[in-house]
Amino acid sequence: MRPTAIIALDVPSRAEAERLLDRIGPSADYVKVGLQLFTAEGPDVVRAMTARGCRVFLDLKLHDIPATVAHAVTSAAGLGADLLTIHTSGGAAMMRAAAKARDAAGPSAPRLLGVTLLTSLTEREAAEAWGRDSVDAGAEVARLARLAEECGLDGVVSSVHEVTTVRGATSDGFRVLTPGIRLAGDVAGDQARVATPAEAARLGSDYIILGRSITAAADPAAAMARALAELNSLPVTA
Ligand SMILES: O=c1ccn([C@@H]2O[C@H](COP(=O)(O)O)[C@@H](O)[C@H]2O)c(=O)[nH]1
Repeated sequence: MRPTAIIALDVPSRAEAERLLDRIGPSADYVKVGLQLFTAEGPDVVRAMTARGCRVFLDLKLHDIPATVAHAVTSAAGLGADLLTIHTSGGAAMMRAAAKARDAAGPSAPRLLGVTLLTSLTEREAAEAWGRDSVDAGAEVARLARLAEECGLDGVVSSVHEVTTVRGATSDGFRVLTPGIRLAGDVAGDQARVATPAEAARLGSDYIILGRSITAAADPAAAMARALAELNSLPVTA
């Protein structure tokens, strides 16, 4: 299966999000609403995107005590988002409480994805933050993915470089969403672990997040077409 492409609406207002989507055109039918836009516009922006016909990935990266995260999942379930993120570093009890709240919300609740190691972190920065001598991103992400699955999450967020180890550590159907996507030649910026859309497709991401490579391009529609062409250039497998 080819990855599903999601456009990151990392913009300050709903008006700018709508303008960006108008510029990209109908291929931008799955969008990410994250901290910047959600904080500026509130839950109405999610409703506006679904009313526009877009599927929504609500990237709130919830991280709090289990009861608070569970209540937030319940609230988010009423918004019509397809995907919602929580941090795996919140621990097993928090992830289990989130999964229980998702189940209680019924079949229209969003799938829950656990953020493992942010794609902006190098292994050295992770080791420093976690007080370790060293961190092996592949082993760490695989460990967190296994824990997330045991706790009832539907998938994880990782860089493309860890997709293979996540697949080896989890069951079929467990999803992997990969940010840190760059078209060849684009600057990585604050991202440490990046890959192209073609690499994401080859290594088996389920979803890719397309951010500044598209949204900051001089011609976002052309950049989106380039990304989709890379995804579609892969041979179809059974
Ligand atoms: O580990 C993570 C988790 C989430 N993100 C989000 O993805 C996009 C990436 O944007 P770019 O402009 O392509 O860098 C952004 O919305 C992040 O919040 C991530 O990058 N890494």
